[in-house]
Amino acid sequence: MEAKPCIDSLTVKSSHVLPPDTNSHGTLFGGKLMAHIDDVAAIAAVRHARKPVVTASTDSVDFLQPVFEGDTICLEAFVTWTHNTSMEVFVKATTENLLTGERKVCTTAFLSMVAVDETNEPSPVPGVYPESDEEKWLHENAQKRHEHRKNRRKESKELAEKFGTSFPWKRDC
Ligand SMILES: CCCCCCCCCCCCCCCC(=O)SCCNC(=O)CCNC(=O)[C@H](O)C(C)(C)COP(=O)(O)OP(=O)(O)OC[C@H]1O[C@@H](n2cnc3c(N)ncnc32)[C@H](O)[C@@H]1OP(=O)(O)O
Repeated sequence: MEAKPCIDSLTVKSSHVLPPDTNSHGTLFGGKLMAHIDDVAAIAAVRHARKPVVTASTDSVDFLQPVFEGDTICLEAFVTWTHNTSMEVFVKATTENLLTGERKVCTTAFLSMVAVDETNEPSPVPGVYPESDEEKWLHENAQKRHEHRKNRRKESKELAEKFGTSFPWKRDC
């Protein structure tokens, strides 16, 4: 499979922030922002792989700025790095007051998306190469983040094993 440039997967999504998506503070629900992040990352990953994808993990999401009702939210995503079947996708979310033009970065996130075949088994993806300085910086640091995720996944599996599947009301105190 021929490697593709990061720019080929670039995906941009802008939305108004409307009342159904805001909380009693008049700001966007964190979960709604996370859904936007997942959506735009999935589109970028499918654009790169040209295969269906699943979200394997999201690195930390810090809500740096509130996103106010009436403002807009703009998300940019592209594939920064790939391994065999997995892709790292970088997402930046910016909020903008359309009347004043004031813009603030409200969060950045890295998601790991895995391409799957018709039986939902992981399936190989093309490599990716960076061109801009920003892409190069993200690409060069990706291996370290990949190692960190591998350790985190191992710990998550250990926790899942430790806590098991028993119903909470049947747990021994
Ligand atoms: C009408 C039809 C139209 C169709 C049109 C097509 C368009 C279709 C677009 C879909 C767009 C929607 C996108 C929705 C996105 C969701 O919402 S998906 C729902 C949420 N996610 C899930 O349910 C995923 C559940 N987990 C799984 O299915 C499996 O654990 C996984 C992620 C596929 C991994 O499978 P596995 O058998 O454990 O495989 P394993 O060999 O250990 O790992 C495979 C790769 O995953 C990586 N990986 C596994 N876990 C992790 C982790 N926690 N962190 C990072 N990497 C990980 C591994 O490092 C490995 O990478 P490579 O070294 O191959 O590069």
